[in-house]
Amino acid sequence: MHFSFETIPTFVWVFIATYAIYWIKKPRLGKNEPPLIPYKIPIIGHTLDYLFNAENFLAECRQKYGDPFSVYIFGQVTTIAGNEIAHEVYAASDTFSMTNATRDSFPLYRILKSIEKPDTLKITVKAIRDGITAKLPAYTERVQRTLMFSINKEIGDCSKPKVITTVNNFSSMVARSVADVLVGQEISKDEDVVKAFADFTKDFTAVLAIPPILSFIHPKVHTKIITLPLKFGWNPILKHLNTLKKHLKPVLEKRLKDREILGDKYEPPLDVIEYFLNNLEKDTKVITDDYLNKICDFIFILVIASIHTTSHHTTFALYDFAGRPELWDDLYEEQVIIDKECNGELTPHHINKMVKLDSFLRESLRTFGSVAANPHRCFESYTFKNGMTVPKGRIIQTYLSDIHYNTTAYGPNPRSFLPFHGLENNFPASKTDRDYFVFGAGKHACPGRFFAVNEIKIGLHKLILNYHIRTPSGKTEKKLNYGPVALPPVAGLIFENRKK
Ligand code: HEM
Repeated sequence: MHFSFETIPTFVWVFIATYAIYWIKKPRLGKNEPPLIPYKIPIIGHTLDYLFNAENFLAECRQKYGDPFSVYIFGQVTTIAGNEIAHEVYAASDTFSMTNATRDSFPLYRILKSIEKPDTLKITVKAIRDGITAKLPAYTERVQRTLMFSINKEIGDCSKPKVITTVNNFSSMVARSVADVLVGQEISKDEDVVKAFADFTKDFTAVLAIPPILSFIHPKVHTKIITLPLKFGWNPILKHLNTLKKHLKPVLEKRLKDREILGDKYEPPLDVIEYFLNNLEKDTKVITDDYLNKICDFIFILVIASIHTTSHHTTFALYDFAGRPELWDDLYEEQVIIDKECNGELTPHHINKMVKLDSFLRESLRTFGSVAANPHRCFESYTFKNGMTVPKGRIIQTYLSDIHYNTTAYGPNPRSFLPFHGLENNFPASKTDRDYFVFGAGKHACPGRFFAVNEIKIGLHKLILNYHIRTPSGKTEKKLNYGPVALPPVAGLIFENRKK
């Protein structure tokens, strides 16, 4: 390497800058805080352990320091709350917020402006409760039909074994039935709309592909940098927003017109856009650009909350099924009995009868493999029942492995797959409890979980009835990891028609 005296000032400046960051970011703990795990490398702290060895690293910390404890990652002290403490975080919903904690790492507000408004979350949750969950029975037939359409289109005839790649996690399959419920039957058949829904989350996360290195300085610096391309016109999401707007506008206009002409004879279609027409600026007579933008924002908030999550867990569940031949007969027999009873037309009553499938799904959700997730930010200093205090601004990560693999709830081998644990203990897949945090807990527990579980069960029922499904290795496939977060395997699944 060439060295000259001119390079000395550069070294000096780099040294001063590094020391300044070190000094500014040096953790300063208050009284009674959870113990901070000692670390060797300044600034970097535990980041590398957290990214590349989260499972073992957090398990060691938990064993030595109890629950909760704090680690130093990406320039911030982060508290890890496990089996004993996490439920307190979720119960104190006025003090801890997940929406706020994900704002910097997932800056959706830069694209969907409505997110910034204070009542957006309330409106969204109400739309799910009143517009989807309360009407779930009425959607059953449509969800079933759209899923069958997708299965025939995307998997189709497998008279010879066919490898189906799962890199997209069956997202268009899920997107088609979600689109039917959200934007109605007129436009959900359009493949451009299905594609916009299926790809929205993936394309948005492409904006976030840069690792949060700059969070070492401050999380907001990272957010500014990752959203910089949007400022210069690179917005991979815009095309999806435009697709939806183009298709949605004439449908909304026609509905307003029909209402006016038909009055009491107007038969409201069953979907979430009709819910919004009735509840967002109810007396609107014209679909202005502002109004259209607002409805599209809400629809994409629902898309981002529902499709990626549901399709990921459908994929996890299929791998769990395919890699465990010992479960095949039991689960298949249940589906055959139900199918005969309903003559291929599932009703909510028949979905309730899928008790083994529900229990299997719950187990798949419990063991999906993320070590830590669902960060919450503390709005004001908070003291847990054990006397430990976390300061305002602190991020608390939910230590899912500690909760989902606790021996008190799940016995001496909590990591083994217990397909009928839910059935034996009367814990349906959509029921939250203190040993099962896949849908969160408390006031903000996922309002879409009933819809998601229904959709996954209908999809699994149809797939198990129609195909033998196995993994290429004949065993369970290894899941992928992105830091402490688990992603479905990518080995592919082998489908073969069942003989009828
Ligand atoms: C398997 C699929 C799904 C999983 C694993 C999942 C998981 C979660 C989790 C962990 C939370 C945070 C809960 C908390 O803070 O306590 C959440 C919140 C939320 N989910 Fe889901 N979700 C799924 C499907 C859906 C669907 C289908 C929808 C919409 C139809 C949806 C809409 C929401 C909304 C709006 C929130 C925010 C609730 C609030 O903060 O009050 N989710 N979800």
